[in-house]
Amino acid sequence: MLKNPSTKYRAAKSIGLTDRTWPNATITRAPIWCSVDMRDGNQALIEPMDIPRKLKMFEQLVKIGFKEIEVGFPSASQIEFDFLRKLIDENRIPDDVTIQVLTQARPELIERTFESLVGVPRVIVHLYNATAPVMRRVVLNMSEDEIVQLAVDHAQMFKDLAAKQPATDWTFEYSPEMYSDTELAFSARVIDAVTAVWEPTPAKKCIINLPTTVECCTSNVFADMVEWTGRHIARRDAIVLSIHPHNDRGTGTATAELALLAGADRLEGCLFGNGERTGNLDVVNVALNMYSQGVSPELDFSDIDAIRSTVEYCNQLPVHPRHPYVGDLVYTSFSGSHQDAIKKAFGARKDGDVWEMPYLPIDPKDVGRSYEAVIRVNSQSGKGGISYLLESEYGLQLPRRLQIEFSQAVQRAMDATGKEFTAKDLWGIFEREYGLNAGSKVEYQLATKGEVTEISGTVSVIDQSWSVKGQGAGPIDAWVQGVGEAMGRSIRVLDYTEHAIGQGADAKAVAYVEMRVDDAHTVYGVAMDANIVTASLRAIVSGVNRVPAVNTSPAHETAAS
Ligand SMILES: CC(=O)SCCNC(=O)CCNC(=O)[C@H](O)C(C)(C)COP(=O)(O)OP(=O)(O)OC[C@H]1O[C@@H](n2cnc3c(N)ncnc32)[C@H](O)[C@@H]1OP(=O)(O)O
Ligand SMILES: CC(C)C(=O)C(=O)O
Ligand SMILES: [Mg+2]
Repeated sequence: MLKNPSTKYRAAKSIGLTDRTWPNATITRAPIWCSVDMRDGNQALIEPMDIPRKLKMFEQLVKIGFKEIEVGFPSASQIEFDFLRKLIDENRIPDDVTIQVLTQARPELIERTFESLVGVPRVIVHLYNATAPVMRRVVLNMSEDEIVQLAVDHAQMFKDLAAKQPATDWTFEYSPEMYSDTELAFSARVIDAVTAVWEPTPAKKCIINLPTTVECCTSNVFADMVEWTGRHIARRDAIVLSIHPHNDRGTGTATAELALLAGADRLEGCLFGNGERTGNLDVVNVALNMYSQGVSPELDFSDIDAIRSTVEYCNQLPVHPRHPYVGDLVYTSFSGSHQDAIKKAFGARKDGDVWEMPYLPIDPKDVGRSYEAVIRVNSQSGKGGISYLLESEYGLQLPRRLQIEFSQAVQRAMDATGKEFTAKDLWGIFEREYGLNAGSKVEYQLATKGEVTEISGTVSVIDQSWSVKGQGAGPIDAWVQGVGEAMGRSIRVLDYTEHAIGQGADAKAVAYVEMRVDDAHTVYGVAMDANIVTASLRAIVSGVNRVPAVNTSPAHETAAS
């Protein structure tokens, strides 16, 4: 019988907000961002950062543009304390950046925290205690009244200790830990009790931070909670309403975005979502989502790979190749229909156009990526991707029917190896398929008599050569007639395209000739030469040689049929 362990869980209750406004709101500006990489991210690492790593992370966060950075939990360890002292004593905090530190609501921890902050010009000191029923009952063994008192007493302690260091510009932050699991009315009661002590004003606000310490409901329910709290807490105009999402349900980003719609002013999170368990909110994800909607996040991710490498170094954890906006594979399409659409959209795009690119939500160049990896070719790919790579890397603009023909050759090679093909691999197949290096030579002289062009010369392919004499409406027509006669083949040109590759002295012409050979095979011939006429004549030889002849020995195996 099917087991149903879900009976051991309880559904999160909807809070029954019927006049919610957030579904009609939009995000129109950046929130206040606070990085908690060096505290919440750090406390979740297998090996917490040492001082050099913390410093590197701090400098990276400043460079990105974070103005509020939670740098640690100074009472947790000597490293944490010493790092604070280093930042302060060595004047490492830029004038437009405010550092933040966290402490539990315990007297000895708060004292140590304030000790670590002596001489700091400005700081956010962040107080937390758990408020959720399970924590009250199982961990703290306290009643609701006792929890309120715990928060009030330590909020008062903050005020008293701050008053002893008047040269510092203090901002207080309070988090009802596990807000997401706490009865709304109770968390509002604790928040009001704390702000009654701190007496924030619109000119000197405090921060109230609402964490989904563990995500336990859908993001819409959390948005209702935030809207409800924003409406019901006292002194709302003196409060910066902050959100601190985790990602247990994989919905940290949605939670943050809906919370912004519901009235939140500030977001706490980590780069690429490092943090406890499944992580904190990924601030890069939310910021670049905003960016893709035409709203500046006011954070700089223009060199996202450098940021990733710093984060990987500091956290000693890898970033997944599929991670939004930063993973190695997130701007890459392997599948044929995606590649086809991307190639066409790049072709249609003009400078200054709004970004409207299928399968690419933002321009990879905006985060410092090139277009090189946008299309990669494997057995799921089609002609669009193959020709995109040959064009972007080798300048070949294959006509559509040649794209179709060549993709079949690639598919055969792919079926044999099952591996990804790079642009270089594709170029190798192209060279072989069209005999670009087969050593075919043409020599010719042209003469014009009225409307008629006469050609005479030789064709040699490996160890065979033919004398050619022909006439026609132009050099190609004359050559087709002469080569056909010399080789004993019937040749009819169906289509002809050429273009230049490269510039100046290195420029070459590439000619693509579609032809019907022996009235049985439709194939392309391709050739390159510094001289455009020679390229065309060699392209005809390339095509003929791709078709096995009955009476002449073919120069090489044909792939066309
Ligand atoms: C959701 C979050 O991310 S909150 C931030 C969590 N971050 C961290 O914990 C990282 C840094 N922490 C540390 O370095 C350590 O845990 C310290 C220094 C804070 C405390 O260490 P310890 O004193 O050894 O306590 P420890 O963390 O093991 O246990 C928690 C104790 O504090 C108690 N406690 C928890 N919150 C409170 C509170 N607000 N007031 C009083 N006691 C509390 C617990 O009940 C438990 O008490 P018990 O030992 O009597 O059972
Ligand atoms: C301390 C608080 C804000 C926290 O990290 C959490 O609840 O997740
Ligand atoms: Mg947290």
